[in-house]
Amino acid sequence: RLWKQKISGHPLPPGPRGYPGIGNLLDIPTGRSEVKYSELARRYGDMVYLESLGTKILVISSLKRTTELFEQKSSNYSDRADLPMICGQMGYEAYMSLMRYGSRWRRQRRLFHEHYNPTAVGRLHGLILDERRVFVQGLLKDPFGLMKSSRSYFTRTILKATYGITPSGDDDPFITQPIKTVEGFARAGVPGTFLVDLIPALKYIPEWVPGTGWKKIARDYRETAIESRARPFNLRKGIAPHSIASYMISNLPNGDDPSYEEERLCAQDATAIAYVGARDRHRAFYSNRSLRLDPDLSLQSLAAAMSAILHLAIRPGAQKRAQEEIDEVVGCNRLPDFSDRPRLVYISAFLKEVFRMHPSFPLAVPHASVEDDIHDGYFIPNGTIVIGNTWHAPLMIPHLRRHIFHDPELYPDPFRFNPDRFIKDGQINKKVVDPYSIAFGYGRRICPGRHMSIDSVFLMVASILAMFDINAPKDRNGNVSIKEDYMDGLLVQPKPFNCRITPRSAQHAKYIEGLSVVDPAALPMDTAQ
Ligand code: HEM
Repeated sequence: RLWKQKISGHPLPPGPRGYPGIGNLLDIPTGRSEVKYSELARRYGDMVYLESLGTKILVISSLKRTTELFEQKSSNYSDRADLPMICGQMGYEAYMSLMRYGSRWRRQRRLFHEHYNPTAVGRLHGLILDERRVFVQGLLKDPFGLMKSSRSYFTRTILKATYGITPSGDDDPFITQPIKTVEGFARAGVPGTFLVDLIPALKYIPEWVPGTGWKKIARDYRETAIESRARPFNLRKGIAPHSIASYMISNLPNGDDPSYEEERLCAQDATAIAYVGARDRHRAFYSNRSLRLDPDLSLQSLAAAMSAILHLAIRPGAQKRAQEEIDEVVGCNRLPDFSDRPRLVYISAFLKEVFRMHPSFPLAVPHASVEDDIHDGYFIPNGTIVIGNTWHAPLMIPHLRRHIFHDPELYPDPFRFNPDRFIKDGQINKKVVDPYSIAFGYGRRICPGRHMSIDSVFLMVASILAMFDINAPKDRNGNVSIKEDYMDGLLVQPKPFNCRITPRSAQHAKYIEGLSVVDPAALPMDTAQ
């Protein structure tokens, strides 16, 4: 690589010098990566280069750089890193989020997009509305069960949309198998956790050789992942077409067509990533080895929704204003639906502000470069892992988290929680950079599930506001005793908090009780088998 760089006549981007033999090993963070990368950016600029034991990392820390590399040069910066353990050994390269940039990824992404683009998600609205009814009824029965009801809402929505399956409970293999697969992402996604990542030739050693316990681990995850991809998909064969999987199956070529097997696998894996993709497999990519997977908060949409509820709980003024808006737009005798959204301006702005203040993925998901590049006078070798530090801001104040979302040029007075920054003349101000265009990643790899996520989070939060009060616990002096407190980790999520969800009035409670849950897509698991 050195000679290539020399021939290019351009230096590598700036970065710490490193040590002989290990390079920048000690500069690559093992925790709070976004903050440490921000510190490096403060010293070296918005492109920082690190290299250790053959791993090349470029950290980019401004909207200008993410636009230049991930969007303007997207054909070069849309690959993923080569991870021998999780991909080669565990077979996770079948999941789009880990797939190398190429024709297979393109086909799977196209197929996924066909079913999760804004229009297609619009067709899923009926299903989301049905699940929302189940959700508000659950909350009415259990005022402290916000987390349980919300988790069930997001899980059931995605499972039913994708497979037409209603899980029978938390122990249902449709729930547990994907969780185990996500655990595999967290365990093996960090390059270097397993020696085979550093010495790929180890993959040729047979499993019976002592000291190759990692091969058994890999096999275990591989088998579970294969089962969790194939099982729900195969169940849809020949069954009523109320799901994306059954629709895809009905569009497959005939079994004797030479392309059948490839098309079938593409459809099977595109549906599998919808479910696994909705969970937090992203944290796997960072250099943080002390991660514990919380099956509740590993649902990304759930983490975002909890963040919104926390902000409403600790800001009674904002809650009141949002409820007044609902009453004015929706009235007091029905639940909001998607057609109300354009007029629920404050609630929409509130959700944008939550995503801005606390993006779920402070470092998005790293991309990788395909070819050598010269950018702004610097040489960037092929195979470089490129991390967009959504967190970074030009001025780093110790103990305060700063990132693109806290850039005062994009969002004046960035540390103030202020949904009104997105409102002008009673409408969403299109001139302010939309946090949804950053919080879901970059360029060609931008999260393809974002429309589903934004819609289901919106409906859930608007429905709570319409029917319930969110009561935060208070201390002896009557002050709210929960705080805007977030877990350290790479999926940014609020620390668990208590709040009591009570109907706004007896009339609201009666309305919820009277809701009928029409659910044509529901197919209980035992019926399906
Ligand atoms: C609040 C919720 C969510 C957030 C914040 C989020 C965020 C992200 C981010 C940051 C990426 C990486 C983009 C990049 O590489 O630049 C991503 C990728 C992805 N997301 Fe999401 N996501 C969410 C929900 C979902 C849901 C509900 C689904 C499925 C229906 C989903 C499916 C995917 C898939 C398949 C990818 C991989 C795309 C690729 O590599 O081409 N996500 N998401």
